[in-house]
Amino acid sequence: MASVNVYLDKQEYGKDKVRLLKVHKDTKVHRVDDLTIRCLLSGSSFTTSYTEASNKAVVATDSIKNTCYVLAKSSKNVDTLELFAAELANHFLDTYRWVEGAHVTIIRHRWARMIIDGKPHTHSFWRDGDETRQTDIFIKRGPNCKGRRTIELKSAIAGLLVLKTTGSSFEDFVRDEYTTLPETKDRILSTCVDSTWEFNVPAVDSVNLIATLSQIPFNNIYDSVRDVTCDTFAKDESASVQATLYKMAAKSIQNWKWLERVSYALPNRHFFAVDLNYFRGTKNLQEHATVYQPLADPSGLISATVARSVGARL
Ligand SMILES: O=c1[nH]c(=O)c2[nH]c(=O)[nH]c2[nH]1
Repeated sequence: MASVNVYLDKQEYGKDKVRLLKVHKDTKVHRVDDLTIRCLLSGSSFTTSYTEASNKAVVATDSIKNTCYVLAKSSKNVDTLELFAAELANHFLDTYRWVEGAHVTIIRHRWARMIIDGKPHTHSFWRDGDETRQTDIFIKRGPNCKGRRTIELKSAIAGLLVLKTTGSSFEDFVRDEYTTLPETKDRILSTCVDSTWEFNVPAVDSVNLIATLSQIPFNNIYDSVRDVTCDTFAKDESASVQATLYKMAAKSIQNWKWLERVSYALPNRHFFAVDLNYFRGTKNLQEHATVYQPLADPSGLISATVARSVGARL
């Protein structure tokens, strides 16, 4: 059989699912950051670890995990996911001169402060939902100047489950021989929001990286995108998931000059009014609907990315 030439096309490696809880004890009112971290390294020096079984360049994934804990201890930025992710990624580039790219993803799990005897408790928390905040940063060494860094940065909300009981219609769609869905002026709208916002970050020298990124109000932007998502969802007289999605994404780009693109993936979790006519002619359809059956599968899935127009930078 003729031998076929192959080559290593892409590679990155590191540690996934590094779990850590940082407790901020700087005041009596403790705060917590419960994180899941992924740190992946790449660069041509790692090629031989795949092709020639040489581990000479390999920083053990165990050491990568240990680094997450060490930096979580020393960092002042763990409560701003984007900055902590940047510190981690840049650490690998600064420490190992052969690492060309560092890709860090952090998921933050929710812990809300307990209200006890009517007051926020100083050190007790509860999980108020599965929604997470996430960030994903890829820092690359500049091609000519090794201290230069190019940064791709995006953040996200995942798993924000929402439902409204009116203020949503779906009419005027294609009707043909495949159509069974009736038009409706009033339906339940429910979705599990995944939203991602991409930052416009200029290339920067390693020594200025954290100072430069610190100018971006990451926590305010996260709060704001979440607020815009909920506010638009609640107030919009929705003609469709598509139309409501576009309003949400456009608003956040208009609100924040650092945002380049905002994406949403919105599954349409269907609730259908149960036809109760079988029981003594009970009316429960259209304007009479109060009892609904949630449909687990299938769901619609509406996704789109809205971008800032060229020349539209504030
Ligand atoms: O908001 C909606 N968009 C659709 O494209 C669609 N399709 C469908 O069956 N229901 C809905 N709802």
